[in-house]
Amino acid sequence: MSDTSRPRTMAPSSATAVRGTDLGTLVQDALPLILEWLPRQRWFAGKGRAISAISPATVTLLPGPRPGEPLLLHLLLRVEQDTRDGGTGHDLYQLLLGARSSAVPELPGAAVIGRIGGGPHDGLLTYDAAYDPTLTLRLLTFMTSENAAQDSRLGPLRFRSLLGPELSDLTAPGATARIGTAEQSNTSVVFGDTAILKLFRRINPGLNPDLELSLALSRAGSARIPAPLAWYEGDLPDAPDQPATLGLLQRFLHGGKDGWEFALAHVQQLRTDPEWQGSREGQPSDHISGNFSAESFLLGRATAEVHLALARTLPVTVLDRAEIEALADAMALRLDAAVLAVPALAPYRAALRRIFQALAASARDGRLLRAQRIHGDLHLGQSMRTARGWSLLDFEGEPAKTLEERRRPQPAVRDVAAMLRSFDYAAAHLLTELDQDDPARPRLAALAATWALRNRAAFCAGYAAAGAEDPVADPVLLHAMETDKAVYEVVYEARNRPEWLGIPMSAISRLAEAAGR
Ligand SMILES: Nc1ncnc2c1ncn2[C@@H]1O[C@H](COP(=O)(O)OP(=O)(O)O)[C@@H](O)[C@H]1O
Ligand SMILES: O=P(O)(O)O[C@H]1O[C@H](CO)[C@@H](O[C@H]2O[C@H](CO)[C@@H](O)[C@H](O)[C@H]2O)[C@H](O)[C@H]1O
Repeated sequence: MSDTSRPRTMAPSSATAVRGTDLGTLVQDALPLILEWLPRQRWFAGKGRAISAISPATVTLLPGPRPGEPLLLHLLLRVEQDTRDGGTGHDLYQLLLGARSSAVPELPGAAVIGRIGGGPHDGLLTYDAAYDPTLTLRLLTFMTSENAAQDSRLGPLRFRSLLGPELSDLTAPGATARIGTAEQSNTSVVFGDTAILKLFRRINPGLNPDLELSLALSRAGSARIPAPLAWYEGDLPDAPDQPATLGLLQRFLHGGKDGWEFALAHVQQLRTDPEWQGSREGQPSDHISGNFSAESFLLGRATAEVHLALARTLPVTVLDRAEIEALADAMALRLDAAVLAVPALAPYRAALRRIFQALAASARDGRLLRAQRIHGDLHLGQSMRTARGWSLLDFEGEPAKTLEERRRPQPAVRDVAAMLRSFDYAAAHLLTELDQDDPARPRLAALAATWALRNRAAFCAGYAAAGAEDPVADPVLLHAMETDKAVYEVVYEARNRPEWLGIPMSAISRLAEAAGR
């Protein structure tokens, strides 16, 4: 690689809390290692695009209680990359940088950033501190200290807790911390079995909807979300009046079943269904195994309760004709962008456009649409079943959208449509385990499709039973929302899990067929 094409690693700017010091040198020495490590992280959003420069936007030391303890540096990294449309842009990422000379017990390979070679820090091991309980407990101490109940600051960081001294139990001697195992857009750390801290990775200026909506729902007394306990935010050099949410601590739902895993376990039962065993031919009967409908009904009800609570506490607006047309236009534009990113969508474009045009046309008939704050990226993996019923998690919205877009009021049926897609995913996932030419495939595909239809219907019935607007009463809107989501999923899978691309593509084919491909 020539010098001009090599990514630039730049020194901390004057805006950082640690400048020109020994720690500044440490960050500078770690940057080339971070540059190698960063693109391999699941949460790095710029995969497949070259990094042209990386520099720390802020650096903050979180000091330990005793000398000689491992270093914990909070970094906001500015990563410059080419954009997909040929321009250049930058993103900010949060990294908790651990540094110590000794090995970290049980540190997985993926967490190791590298050993510094040469200079005053020669041999120092740098790593993602989210994996080191000593260091995550140290961060938690800042978040839950009594000072944080009033607001406490450390350089550009500001800590805030909602509860008082009771939170200090989380960091008492013997406290434990472990990193969450789920594949995520962010990184979570679980403390004991009491609290879970989400460390946001890609950082946008301003209040993150996950914090905003958790606080609003908690104020509204909703029991359908894990209660928020504390959070921290950071001043950004480029947007000093819009502090960014960096971490959110919530009550841990102990013993909760992840909605996706729970649904998949039921779908798996279709494999041993007597119908599937071939005892009878024809369409699947009403008595297929893997009956999850009662749970889907309850999940629909819980979703409606969350929507009703959000509408009680945050603004509700009414979309007029021009705004509904703009909604449909935005869907068509997202489709066009998706076709460029995934050309396999091209044959379906005309039919899918008709679905969005039908929404725009319905606006001309004088209809109005209620819009409110919603979850924005609802799927089974964002729901959790405990003994107390279903809870919804992660109100961050679609990571690819700007914060402004994610915070805009929208028809609540967008969340319903997204969850309907998730039932389809759970059913289709079963088929990913079979070879294309497996003779069992057609029969299992029919059972899986029936399973998806039943659970989608049960979810909508539960939603309407809670007193929210019946989602199936407006099929034009529901159809457009589901199509928009499936288009998003095609791009998401092509970028993140190409082996799953067939799942949303088969939905696209079905939706296009229904719209008269
Ligand atoms: N309050 C909680 N209690 C128990 N588990 C949780 C809680 N919040 C999140 N999780 C687990 O962590 C996973 C990822 O959380 P999520 O908020 O969706 O993060 P991300 O934004 O990274 O996708 C969830 O699917 C769930 O398994
Ligand atoms: O959970 P995230 O906020 O990271 O959301 C992203 O990742 C999801 C996958 O983990 C993705 O969801 C898609 O796959 C799910 C199965 O893994 C499925 O249940 C969803 O219906 C489907 O959309 C989500 O779209 C993406 O934003």
